[in-house]
Amino acid sequence: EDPLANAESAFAAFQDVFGVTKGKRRNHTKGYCIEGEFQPLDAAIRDFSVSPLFTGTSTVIGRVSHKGGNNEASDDKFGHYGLAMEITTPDDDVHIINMNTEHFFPVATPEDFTELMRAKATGKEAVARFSAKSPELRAHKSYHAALDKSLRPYEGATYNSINSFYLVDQTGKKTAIRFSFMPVGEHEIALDPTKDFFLQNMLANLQAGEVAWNMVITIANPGDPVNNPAVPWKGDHKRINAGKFVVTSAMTETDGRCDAINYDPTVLSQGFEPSEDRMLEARSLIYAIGVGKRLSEKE
Ligand code: HEM
Repeated sequence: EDPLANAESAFAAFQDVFGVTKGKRRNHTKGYCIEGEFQPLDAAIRDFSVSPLFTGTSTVIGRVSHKGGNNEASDDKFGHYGLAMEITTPDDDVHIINMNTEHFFPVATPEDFTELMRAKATGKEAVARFSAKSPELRAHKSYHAALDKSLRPYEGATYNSINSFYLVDQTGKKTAIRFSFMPVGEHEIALDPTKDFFLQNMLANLQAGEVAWNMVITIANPGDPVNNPAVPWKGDHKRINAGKFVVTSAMTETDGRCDAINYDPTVLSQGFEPSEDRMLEARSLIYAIGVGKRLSEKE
């Protein structure tokens, strides 16, 4: 199937599974805007990449969200989240980062993902049939079921790139990476949990101190799968604490500037390149369909 037809089909399946909240994202529907700065940390990363992210302070318009298409998702129950950032570097290069709190993807290819979403739209038995032939989905399910399910706020969660990217140095040499944004300090539940308390909780944590994440970059070992987001990289790796995203303010989507942004993970600054992971192209196509649809639904 061609990539665009697959993207259309995946998008349609999302709408069948989650329904449509007019004018809103079809996945990661509930969320709010955050703004702040991205600051370079360990200069060791500059041996691998010429990205302006690692030489000066950049500005960020970000969005935190609940995974899934439910605009009424509960803040007071454990869930998986997303963290998206549009980073503008000092030389006006734009770099998008878009992650979630899962550790790896449930399937290996965009076509498998569309098939899984279609099965979810069809019903439990269709999902069971898909699962029976998908060792990746079964591994994903059992791994994530075993994770700690205690409630944590957006600012207390670790977000992962899932897909692989390349760093590019000044000679053009490419190094495969994955990365995570890990919370700096303890950001816990500061208020009595209610269905919609996450924005207030972050504002309370901002007032009490710093809300920030470190960008920890994992350098691939030889043989690590770059093109398959369903396979975690195992064993010891070189990790570089390359930068820090410091949040300075948080606000609703209505008050903020994140709502119209297309967080397309293939929009990268100089010094980065997308990997051969085909999920990246699929995400780029699907998010373009999404932003067009939801913006056209606004008055
Ligand atoms: C082929 C696989 C995927 C599909 C089909 C898909 C689908 C979607 C769709 C339809 C949206 C809404 C876009 C919009 O209306 O603007 C979305 C948003 C999002 N996706 Fe994906 N996604 C995929 C993979 C991933 C992966 C691997 C991650 C994390 C690493 C991820 C993280 C997010 C986040 C955080 C958002 C919300 C961004 C924001 O706040 O605007 N997605 N996705």
